[in-house]
Amino acid sequence: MTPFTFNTTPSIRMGDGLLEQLGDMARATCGASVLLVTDPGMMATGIVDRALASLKTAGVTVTVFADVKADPPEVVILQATEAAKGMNGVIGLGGGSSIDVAKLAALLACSGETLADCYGVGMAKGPRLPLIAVPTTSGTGSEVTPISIVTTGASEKMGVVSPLIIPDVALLDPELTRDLPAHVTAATGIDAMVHAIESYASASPNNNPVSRALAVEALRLMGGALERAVKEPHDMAARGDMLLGSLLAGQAFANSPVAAVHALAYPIGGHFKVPHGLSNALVLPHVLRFNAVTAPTLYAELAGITFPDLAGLEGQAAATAFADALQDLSTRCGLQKGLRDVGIGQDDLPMLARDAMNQTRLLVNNPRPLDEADAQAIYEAAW
Ligand SMILES: NC(=O)c1ccc[n+]([C@@H]2O[C@H](COP(=O)([O-])OP(=O)(O)OC[C@H]3O[C@@H](n4cnc5c(N)ncnc54)[C@H](O)[C@@H]3O)[C@@H](O)[C@H]2O)c1
Ligand SMILES: [Fe+2]
Repeated sequence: MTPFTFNTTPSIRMGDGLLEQLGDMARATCGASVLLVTDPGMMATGIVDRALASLKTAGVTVTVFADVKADPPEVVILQATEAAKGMNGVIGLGGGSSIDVAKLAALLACSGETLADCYGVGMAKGPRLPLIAVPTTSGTGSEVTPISIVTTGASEKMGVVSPLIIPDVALLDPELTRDLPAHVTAATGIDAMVHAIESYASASPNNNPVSRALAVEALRLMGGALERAVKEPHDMAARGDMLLGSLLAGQAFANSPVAAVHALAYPIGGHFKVPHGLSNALVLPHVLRFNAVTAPTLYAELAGITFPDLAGLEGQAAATAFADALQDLSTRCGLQKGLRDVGIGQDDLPMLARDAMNQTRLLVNNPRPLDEADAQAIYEAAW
């Protein structure tokens, strides 16, 4: 057997209403004081108040940092790091943006490293403060990944990738996603599906059987649940399947990493402030059609698992039908269809293609080699 490594969050707890136990978990994992990292949108939901009540009951002193911005810029990480100094631990409560900021604040406040020291794979040295992640979107899987994504300068996305920033505890409470707006449910849900698809087909030398098993189960759950979660937001079975699916997809890609869909999505998010999941959705079917030339069997395996209607198809036909079905699903979930619908001009495409080439960390995992001309052609198809 080919050797592989699989790392994940050591303690995962999931259940409806589990947020009530955050205080006890924080006391056990962190200690007497914590920094709670979240964003202004979360403050308006009432979820933060419920978290604070639980922490208060457990006797944990809390400082709230609520200045996270979507696709967090470096300055937000630095502010959160200052706020975390002197605390016993950090809680990230929110979507991927809040959890990613919490991870880096826990690291930098404790280790004294600079952000610049930590960019890249395996650069962080630690130690870090104890860290709890409470996801409120069913999307990034950040609660189980060794990754934090930062927007540097005006638009570029950089990653800190290190097992050191895998949280100690992931607390998953599907009720927290009950009032997630439809467009956030749709975009973050497609992001999670992309994690599973790209992980399964990843050319990474660490593509492994544990990740593949998790990706398959993630797609089985989310293929059936995403449209229901968007259209019947209080269908808690669908919400639970999405949250579990995004967790499993996160575990999968944390160890068998994502590829060209993410590499081509990042410049869209960076330059045009398009949410991460929507950026992925816009390029997904076009990257899959490009990759299907070399990876038809892999996509064919996933087609019938994700969409039972496609179960009888094989080879190229199945791979193509898979890309089409994902595109239809995005549209039925209300996501924009083309890059032109999110304010991107055709003359912007060469710049996007150039920037995508900087994502070498991701492009090396693509099942089919992809150069700048290929990226440009994919963006043209997605326009
Ligand atoms: N760490 C990783 O492994 C990883 C993986 C993929 C993406 N990312 C990064 O994660 C970020 C995207 O995260 P995201 O897609 O979860 O979105 P997000 O964290 O940016 O949140 C999107 C919006 O949804 C709101 N929101 C979140 N939960 C809510 C709820 N329950 N009810 C109502 N509103 C709610 C937030 O206030 C925010 O306005 C990007 O920066 C992306 O690069 C990280
Ligand atoms: Fe993603």
